[in-house]
Amino acid sequence: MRVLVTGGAGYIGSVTTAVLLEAGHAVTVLDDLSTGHRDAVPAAAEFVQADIRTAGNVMSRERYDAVVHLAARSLVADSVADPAAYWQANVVGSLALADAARQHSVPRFVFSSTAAVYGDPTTTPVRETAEARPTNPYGASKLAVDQLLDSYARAYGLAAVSLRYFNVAGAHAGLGERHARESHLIPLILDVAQGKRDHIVIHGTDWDTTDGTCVRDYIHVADLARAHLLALENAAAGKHEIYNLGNGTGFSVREVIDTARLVTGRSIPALEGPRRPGDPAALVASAERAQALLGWRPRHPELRTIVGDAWAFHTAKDIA
Ligand SMILES: NC(=O)c1ccc[n+]([C@@H]2O[C@H](COP(=O)([O-])OP(=O)(O)OC[C@H]3O[C@@H](n4cnc5c(N)ncnc54)[C@H](O)[C@@H]3O)[C@@H](O)[C@H]2O)c1
Ligand SMILES: O=c1ccn([C@@H]2O[C@H](COP(=O)(O)OP(=O)(O)O[C@H]3O[C@H](CO)[C@H](O)[C@H](O)[C@H]3O)[C@@H](O)[C@H]2O)c(=O)[nH]1
Repeated sequence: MRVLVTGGAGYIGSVTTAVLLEAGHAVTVLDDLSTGHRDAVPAAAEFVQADIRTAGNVMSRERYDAVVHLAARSLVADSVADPAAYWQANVVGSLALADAARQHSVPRFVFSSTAAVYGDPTTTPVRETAEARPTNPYGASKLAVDQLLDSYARAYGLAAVSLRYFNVAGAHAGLGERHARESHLIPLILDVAQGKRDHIVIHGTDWDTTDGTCVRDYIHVADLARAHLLALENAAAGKHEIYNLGNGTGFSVREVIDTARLVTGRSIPALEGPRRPGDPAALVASAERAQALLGWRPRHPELRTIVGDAWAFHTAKDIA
C-alpha cells in the first residue's frame, strides 16, 4: 500500500513509519515539525513539511491507499489551558484531512485515539464498550474525531479504525521519545537517571490504588506500531472499528520508578507532590478485541524491556 502518515516525524509516527516500511509499504510522511524532528523520519520515506489542513495538495499529486493519522496536539494540561488550539488542530485539522481523503478516494483511514476518551473509567480493565466521558479538551477532541470517522464510514464507505492507545513508551529502530516539552513519566524519570533533572515528582500518593500512586498500562511503541499495520490490513469498507491497545497490566508510578532504578542502576531521587489535575487513578486496557479481531499480540509486554529500550535510546541520543 501507499500510505500517508501524518505526524510521522513524531515519536509514535516515526516508529510506525519504520514498521510500515519494514512490511514493504511505501510511505509519505506529512508533518509540520511543530513537535517532531526531520531526522526522525526514516530515510526510505518521502517527507512533506505541511499542516494536515493542506493534505489535499499531497493527495492530488499521488494516489494513496491509506491515511494513518497521528498528527495532533497531545498535552492534557495544555488542552485545559488553551482548548481553542486543540479543537482547531485536532478536530478542524482531522476534518480537513478526512475530507481530503474522501475527495481523493483514499479508502482507508487509521486514527490515533487515546485512553483519555474514557476519562475516569468506573471498571477496569477498560473495554471499548466502556462509556466515553473525557475529562479534558484533549480527550474530547479525540472522541470527536472517533465519532466523525464513524459517520464517514457509514455514509461514505470509509474503512476507518480508531486505535485507543494507553501509555506508550520504549523505542524501536533507533527512534524514541524526545519532546522539547516533556510531560510523560518514563522519559522524565530517565532524564533524572541521566542527571539532567534533579528528581522526579510523584503526582499524588493518596490515590485509591495499591501504593497510593497512579496506575497506568504501558505499551511498547513497537507493539503499538505493529497494531497500525494490522489495522490497515484488516480495515473494512463502511466500518469504523475501535481497538484499545495496552498490555492489560497496570504499574504504579512507584513501580515504574523502581523498574527504572533497576534498569539504569542509578538512584533516581523521587519527591512526593500533589495530585496532577485531571489524572484518573488507574487506566488499564483490555486489548482482547485487538487480539481477537486483529490477531495482535504484544511482543514486548515486560515493563523492564519497555523502560530498558527507552533507556538505550535516551543514552544513545546524547552520543549521536
Ligand atoms: N504518547 C502517548 O502516550 C499517546 C497516547 C495516546 C495517544 N497518543 C496520540 O498519538 C499521536 C502521536 O503522539 P506522539 O506522542 O508521537 O506525539 P508527537 O508530538 O511526538 O508527534 C506528533 C507529530 O505530529 C506533528 N503535528 C502536530 N500537529 C500537526 C499539524 N497540524 N500538521 C502536521 N503535523 C502536525 C508534530 O510535529 C509531531 O511530529 C497523537 O495523536 C497523540 O494524541 C499518544
Ligand atoms: O513527572 C511526572 C509525570 C507523570 N506522573 C504520573 O505518571 C503517570 C503517567 O503520566 P503521563 O503523563 O506519562 O501519561 P498520562 O497517563 O497522563 O497519559 C495521558 O495522556 C497521554 C497524552 O499525553 C495519552 O493520551 C494517554 O492516553 C493519556 O492517558 C500519571 O499518573 C502521572 O500523574 C508523575 O507522577 N510525575
